[in-house]
Amino acid sequence: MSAALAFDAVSCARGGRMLFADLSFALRAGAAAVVVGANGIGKSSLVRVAAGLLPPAAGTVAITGNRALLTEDNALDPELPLARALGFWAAIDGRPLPIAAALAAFDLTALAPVPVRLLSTGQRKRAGLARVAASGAPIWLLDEPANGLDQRATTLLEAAIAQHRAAGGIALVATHLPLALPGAHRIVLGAAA
Ligand SMILES: Nc1ncnc2c1ncn2[C@@H]1O[C@H](COP(=O)(O)OP(=O)(O)OP(=O)(O)O)[C@@H](O)[C@H]1O
Repeated sequence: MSAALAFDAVSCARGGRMLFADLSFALRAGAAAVVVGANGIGKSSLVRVAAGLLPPAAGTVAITGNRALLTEDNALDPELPLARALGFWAAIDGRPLPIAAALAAFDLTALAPVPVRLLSTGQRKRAGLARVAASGAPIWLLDEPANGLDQRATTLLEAAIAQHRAAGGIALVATHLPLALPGAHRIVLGAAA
């Protein structure tokens, strides 16, 4: 069954404040959406709603397919060498892809034996992206994936998302940095209706 992610009239409230209301969009296999808006407007919250970590105040979220989530925390064991830290998740994920390919996609092959705690900020972000890529999940939920990346790594990220979409994957990307995501839906939070 092909992947799908749809919000239908979704509202999200946090700390007693409505962040966004009546948000609807539908992403089918191969589609992407970029979520933009000012600091504190609700981009991360929208991604958390899509991940099922935050219940919507109203509306429904429909999901077909597994999800992989990237947040500021890359969820990798800091003490393990990178390849083994990724292998831990691959053992849990239902249909993981080869770790070597995920490492290569983010130019991390040479860092495979290095403990995660020794990685730089950008390398850690790339490691989190490699975890998402290795998960085999068709739905990627990426919260600020370009933070800390240099231009070359940003290009690798754009290429990885394009390849994922070409294979029938979906990407929902919250970002305040520009990313080339051809044909992506644009979800602008805080914009006047
Ligand atoms: N656990 C929480 N309880 C109450 N309010 C929260 C909680 N988490 C976030 N908020 C509030 O919800 C609002 C939206 O936060 P969110 O992290 O979704 O914004 P954002 O658009 O991703 O911001 P940024 O661009 O700074 O990352 C903020 O005002 C924040 O203070």
